[in-house]
Amino acid sequence: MVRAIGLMSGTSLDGVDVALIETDGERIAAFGPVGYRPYSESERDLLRAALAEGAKLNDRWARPGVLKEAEAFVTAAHAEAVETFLRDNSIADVDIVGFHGQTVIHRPELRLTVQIGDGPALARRLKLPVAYDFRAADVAAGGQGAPLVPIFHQALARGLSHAHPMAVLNVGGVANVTWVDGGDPVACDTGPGNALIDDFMRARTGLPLDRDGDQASRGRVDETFVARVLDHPFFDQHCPKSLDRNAFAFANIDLPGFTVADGAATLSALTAASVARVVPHLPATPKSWIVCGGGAHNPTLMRMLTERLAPATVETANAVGWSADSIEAQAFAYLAVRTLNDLPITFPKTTGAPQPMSGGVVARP
Ligand SMILES: Nc1ncnc2c1ncn2[C@@H]1O[C@H](COP(=O)(O)OP(=O)(O)OP(=O)(O)O)[C@@H](O)[C@H]1O
Ligand SMILES: CC(=O)N[C@H]1[C@@H]2OC[C@@H](O2)[C@@H](O)[C@@H]1O[C@H](C)C(=O)O
Repeated sequence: MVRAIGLMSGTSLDGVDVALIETDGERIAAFGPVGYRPYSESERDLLRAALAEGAKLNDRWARPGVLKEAEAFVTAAHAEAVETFLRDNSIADVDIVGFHGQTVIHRPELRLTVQIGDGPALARRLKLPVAYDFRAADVAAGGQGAPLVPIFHQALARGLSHAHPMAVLNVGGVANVTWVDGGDPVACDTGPGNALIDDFMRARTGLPLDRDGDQASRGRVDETFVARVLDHPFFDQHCPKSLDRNAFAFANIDLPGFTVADGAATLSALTAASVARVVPHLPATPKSWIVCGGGAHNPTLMRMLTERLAPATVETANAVGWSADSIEAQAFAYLAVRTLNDLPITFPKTTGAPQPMSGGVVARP
């Protein structure tokens, strides 16, 4: 078994998740501790500037403008996150680190996906092998390059006795689903997760999120707005499909004329409705849904998902003994070991890769 640390900095720009697992890249032998290194407001500003600059990229190796500084910051923040994690948990023996980096542009239709973060520099600083750049090979081969977590969701699901088919839903900045029925997983991004809600709250109140869905719980959903956004051709496409964080900028999510509560309720309903909208694209309707990612902490969103996915059951990852906040970091530990062992990480039905494909690059110190 390999002891692997996984690191994820997602589209929400909230911080770096850290997790340790023991695995051979197939079976999960043990879950270790988890950690988190939040970004400060000024660090988030730097990452937001990097996303704005990233949107203009057409060369995946170029680092114009603020991207050079942002990449050095991302590498340093991840190094700090691992060093603190190892110290806090008195861990000395780690075999590999899986480093996702920060996505600054994701345009698979242009065969372009860029995660900033310097894998070789992280390996040198940590004195550990680092697997990184997990999406590039898939996108170069014509795949979507996302989502990558389905093979890990499937490994997790093997430990449950839930009725199949089941679905694992990750509600991060963007949301993605893995459909599990014993055979190969089927997966895709479903639409917005928390990113639009966060952006709206920040613009209207200066707060980074609608904590516990409090505003949304008091608002009225504008179903006409939800239906209008769901008219976007993305929602008619079959799986696999993936999204850039800024894909919904067209939706005018400032929602002028909406109160804060009505806006938060409407954008939360949009997330739930876009998840329900994916069901006809899956091979069969899931009987149960397990929700992970930050959205699992939002009771209003969980209620909306339960209503819109009925009669299927909807429960949080924590409720089934997983760690809602750490699944993506655990997944990148798992993927790092698969990369090390040359096992495929993407599949025709998860990213549209032409065949099961390995991915990721290993940097040694
Ligand atoms: N208590 C809470 N109430 C409401 N929303 C919450 C709560 N806790 C977390 N969230 C939401 O979850 C977000 C963080 O989610 P997560 O950590 O899964 O994102 P991520 O790692 O950036 O995701 P991804 O890579 O999947 O896009 C926050 O920005 C916030 O919107
Ligand atoms: C390009 C990119 O970074 N995509 C993220 C994003 O955040 C959620 C969703 O969109 C998912 O497709 C992906 O992350 C997870 C970790 C994945 O690849 O499975």
